[in-house]
Amino acid sequence: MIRVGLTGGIGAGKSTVAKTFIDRGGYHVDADKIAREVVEPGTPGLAALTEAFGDEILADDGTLDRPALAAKAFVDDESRQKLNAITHPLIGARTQELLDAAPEDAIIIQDIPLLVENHTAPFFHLVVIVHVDAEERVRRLTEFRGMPEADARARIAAQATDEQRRAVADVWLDNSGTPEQLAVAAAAVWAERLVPFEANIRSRTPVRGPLTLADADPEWAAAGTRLVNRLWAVVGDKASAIDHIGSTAVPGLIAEPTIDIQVSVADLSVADALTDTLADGGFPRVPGVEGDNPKPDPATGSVDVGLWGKRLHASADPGRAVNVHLRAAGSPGGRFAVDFRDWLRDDAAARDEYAALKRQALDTADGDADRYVAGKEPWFDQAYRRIAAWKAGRGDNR
Ligand SMILES: CC(C)(COP(=O)(O)OP(=O)(O)OC[C@H]1O[C@@H](n2cnc3c(N)ncnc32)[C@H](O)[C@@H]1O)[C@@H](O)C(=O)NCCC(=O)NCCS
Ligand SMILES: Nc1ncnc2c1ncn2[C@@H]1O[C@H](COP(=O)(O)OP(=O)(O)OP(=O)(O)O)[C@@H](O)[C@H]1O
Repeated sequence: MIRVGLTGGIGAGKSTVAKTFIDRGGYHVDADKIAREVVEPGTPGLAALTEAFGDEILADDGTLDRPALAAKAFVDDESRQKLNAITHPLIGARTQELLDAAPEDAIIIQDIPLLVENHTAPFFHLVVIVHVDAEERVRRLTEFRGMPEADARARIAAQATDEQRRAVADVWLDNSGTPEQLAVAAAAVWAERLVPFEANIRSRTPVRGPLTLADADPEWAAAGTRLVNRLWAVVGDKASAIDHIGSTAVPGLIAEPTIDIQVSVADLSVADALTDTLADGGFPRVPGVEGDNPKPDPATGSVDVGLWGKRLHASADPGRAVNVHLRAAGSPGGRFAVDFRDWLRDDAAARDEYAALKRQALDTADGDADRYVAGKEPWFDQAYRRIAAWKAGRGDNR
């Protein structure tokens, strides 16, 4: 089972994308439709709305006069918040009932206009955003749907900005072309991403990223933030910290195009107890990884293998490679991951050295991931000591 959040500003074209997914077997949970159900005649929802906005929002036959309510509700923040406070809890409860009824292997498409506004993006395995510039949306809404321009603009003003939507988008679908072009793009997302992602979650199959080096991509930081937020939603208070680590967290550094995230837990028994929770959340365990390469304590020279344990999970999403390292908070391996990132962010010469090492290790690894890692190891041992000195120089004695 996978939950996909589908959203976009009013008039962006969500309906076209939802239809493409549903025609292919998606399990549709449509927030706009639920929003209509919970205010049908005779419902507590409609009673609460008339209490709040007056009988003028009712049509002669006792149904909700939607344009009349829209005219009252979208005039100012206070009125809109009154509308939301009545409708959103009812929509939430009905949504949960529909989710509970979904089959084991469902690809659930939650079509939610206010997904970004309500800060729910981290609770989905994947967020798909449909986008068109606001002016074009106003044109389509007024021309094809007959919506008054002032109403279209008032709703747009009450919704998230494009930038806020971009920040949470795992998939960004541009609808500035024809509806047919949008449907083709959505069909590709369905076949190439949603279907295999769902199957991988059910079969507990982690996706391993390619062994290549890519130029630094400014998008990695945003992806890191999205993944950190999503992992907080998955593991909740079982983690004490969640950090974007590794080369993709260092601006300007070449990297394997796999985002590394560290989840700090009290100890590895907590990590083991999270195995299924993480798998259901889209991050199945990578079997056979029990620890990092242990390094000698810089002060004493002794090696304590027990301190270097970890569990590795990876994303089941075929569209984005992610490693999730679970380490004990405060363990040497856990601290090193964060210190190494911060040292590289701080020291341009170290960054260059590391980039050169990566290129060389990749050249000699001959496509073998273990050889690639082993090729970097001696430099890492040395870096571990250098970082201790770098931290001491900054007065950091952790
Ligand atoms: C005020 C109502 C009756 C107007 O009905 P109308 O038929 O004109 O619009 P409809 O419900 O089809 O919504 C169309 C679009 O308007 C925008 N919109 C609707 N409600 C809101 C809101 N509270 N805030 C911002 N935008 C909204 C969304 O983009 C939505 O897709 C209706 O929108 C409503 O009951 N809204 C409150 C419930 C809600 O928040 N629904 C949307 C997300 S769950
Ligand atoms: N690519 C396109 N070119 C021209 N018109 C389009 C295109 N995509 C959608 N439209 C039209 O624009 C209007 C808004 O599209 P649609 O209803 O799919 O948006 P939506 O995101 O589902 O809207 P809402 O937020 O109201 O649910 C509709 O009249 C639709 O027919």
